[in-house]
Amino acid sequence: MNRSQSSGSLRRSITALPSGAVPSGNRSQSTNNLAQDENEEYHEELTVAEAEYDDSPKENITVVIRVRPFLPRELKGCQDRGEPLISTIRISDSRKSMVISDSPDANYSVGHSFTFDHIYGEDSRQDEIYENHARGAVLSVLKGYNATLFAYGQTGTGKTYTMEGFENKRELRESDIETKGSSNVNFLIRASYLQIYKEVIYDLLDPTKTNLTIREYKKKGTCVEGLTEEVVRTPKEIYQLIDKGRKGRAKAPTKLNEGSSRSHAVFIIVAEHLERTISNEEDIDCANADAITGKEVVQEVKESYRIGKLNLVDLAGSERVSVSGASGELLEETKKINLSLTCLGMVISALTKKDNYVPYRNSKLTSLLADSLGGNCRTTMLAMVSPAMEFHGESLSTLHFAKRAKCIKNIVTVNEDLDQRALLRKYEKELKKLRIELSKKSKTVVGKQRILELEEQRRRAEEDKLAAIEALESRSREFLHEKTLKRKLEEKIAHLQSQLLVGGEKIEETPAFRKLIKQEYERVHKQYEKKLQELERERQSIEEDKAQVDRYKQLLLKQRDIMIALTARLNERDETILSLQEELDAYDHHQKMLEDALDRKTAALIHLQRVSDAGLGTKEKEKQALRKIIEVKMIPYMNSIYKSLGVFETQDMEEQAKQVKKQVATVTQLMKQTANALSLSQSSEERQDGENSSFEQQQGY
Ligand SMILES: Nc1ncnc2c1ncn2[C@@H]1O[C@H](COP(=O)(O)OP(=O)(O)OP(=O)(O)O)[C@@H](O)[C@H]1O
Repeated sequence: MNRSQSSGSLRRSITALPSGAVPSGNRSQSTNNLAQDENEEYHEELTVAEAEYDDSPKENITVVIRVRPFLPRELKGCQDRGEPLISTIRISDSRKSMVISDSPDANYSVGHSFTFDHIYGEDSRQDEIYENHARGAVLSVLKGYNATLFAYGQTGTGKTYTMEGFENKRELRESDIETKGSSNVNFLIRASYLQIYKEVIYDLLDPTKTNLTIREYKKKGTCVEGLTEEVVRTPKEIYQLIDKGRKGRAKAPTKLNEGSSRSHAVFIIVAEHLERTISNEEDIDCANADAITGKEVVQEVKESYRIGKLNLVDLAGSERVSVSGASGELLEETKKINLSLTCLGMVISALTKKDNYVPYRNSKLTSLLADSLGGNCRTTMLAMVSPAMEFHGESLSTLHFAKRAKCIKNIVTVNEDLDQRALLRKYEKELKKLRIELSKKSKTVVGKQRILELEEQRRRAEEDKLAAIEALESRSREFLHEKTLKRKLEEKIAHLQSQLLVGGEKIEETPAFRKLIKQEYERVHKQYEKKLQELERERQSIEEDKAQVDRYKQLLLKQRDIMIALTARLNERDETILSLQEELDAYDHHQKMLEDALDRKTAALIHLQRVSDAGLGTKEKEKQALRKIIEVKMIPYMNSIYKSLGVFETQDMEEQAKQVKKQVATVTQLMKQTANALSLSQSSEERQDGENSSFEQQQGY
């Protein structure tokens, strides 16, 4: 198969997802109108797909079987061996029951019968499996439920084929995606992709992230710490993630499958759903607009968060080492795959027996699937089988496994408002915080604006003051100039008076002249007095202005200093917050390191415990049984032989009997020693291939 072309069922399941980050309010009206007809058809389809799930919280795991067609390799094998091509499986017309038989003459009356939710034959199509099972799961995730689809089966039976499938190039229905939301519903979709390879979790979206740990949260269920989560808005973005992750998945050719998956892969989609209802039924957009502008929102807005998680699990297939011929690295991988599938079997068995203890933590796979098996999840198991006679044993084992899984009951509830760490909630909170910050910042900007204004006023006052001083100085200069002029004028008058003569007498000595001079002098004096008074008034007013400007300037400087001090205190507080945050991060980091170390120790302990239990289980029991036989049966038997050799008729017989008695005594002694040694000895042998044989026992090989 050309895997790079594949994107079938899994891809199709994604087309039902809504456009996460694109608020439906952004869509143009014309798009909505165009999509109207398609919507009606779509909603009809939704009802059919959703009908698969009723509303009762307790539901059994849905188990579906898919029988794949004979592969060219199997057809050729039959031909080479000269065997007729007989399918081991016969499916009833209802597609709900089946018989598997290894009768060489296709006699199904001697086979094993099974009943499941649905059985798909060799002619089944990818799209019908998607429509009947995957779509309902996807839609219920959008409503806030958890759902898991996992493919189980022997290697080469079509797990990856079904989960990835081949693409018959169906158009993506973008309209499906966008019309799912309404004006008051927001979706946020994020996706992750991981693989469990040899009991180590790898991030398929970021190859640098390896050895990730699983965390269990009481309300949220299991999560992988540090796993990359990418927010996706369109099916195309999801496909890109699938393609990116698939490239990193561990695959290798084996005898039974050219492209055998050597790891369990889990593609996780988390859909967060936020619905807003406004109490007085005002338009939500008004509330949003008010929140943005910082205006107080009067309406009561109720927000309901839901989070649904979809796990798409493609398990690695079990295989018999004797058939697959694995060796070296392949053998190591096979052992780990078989071991984790054994753990899965043990979990299913404990759940069906309603044991108090379910060993989820025995493997990474079961830890990760804890919610899906017996928890809050709508789970569908797709069990794959081959119709070939050579794999009759493996197919039968898969069907028994699937039958046990069918008995598991999950309690399915909507995850409503339970995850305070939901990304959508975080985004919404962040948005609110930013809006508040924005309004605060606007206020701070106003404050800054005020400082600038004050500064401008101060500058202007300074300029006014300088101008006033200049004016004062110029007035003073003028005044002095006038004074000098006056003095000069007086001197000139005096000089002229001394020169002039009237009628033989000096003119200044005539009474008329004196009167005139006096009058002139008084006029000029008055004029200067007036001018001087004016100048003095002007000077005083300028002095007052100058004092007023000084006071104003002092006030402005004080205000500016207060503002600067407040800003400095705010900056200090920000720095304290930053340093506290750094400390907090350092503590978080340290705590994570401690938790990781604890997890590694716990895993090592569990491993040692298993190895020790498995070793003790069989060998010790055998030794105890042997000791019992020696003590209870053989030693008393030897004693009775010894006693029966008591009396003999002839000397010869007596002699021989003595010899025999001696030998019997020696053998008895040896047996006692052996029994003692068995009871004392502790098994020191290491268990070889224990895990493998226990798996094969469990699988009924
Ligand atoms: N329904 C089917 N129709 C046609 N071919 C199929 C079908 N199912 C599986 N195949 C073919 O069978 C082969 C094995 O399939 P696939 O790799 O999906 O098996 P698998 O169960 O995932 O194996 P493994 O566990 O080794 O990874 C592939 O070549 C695939 O194309």
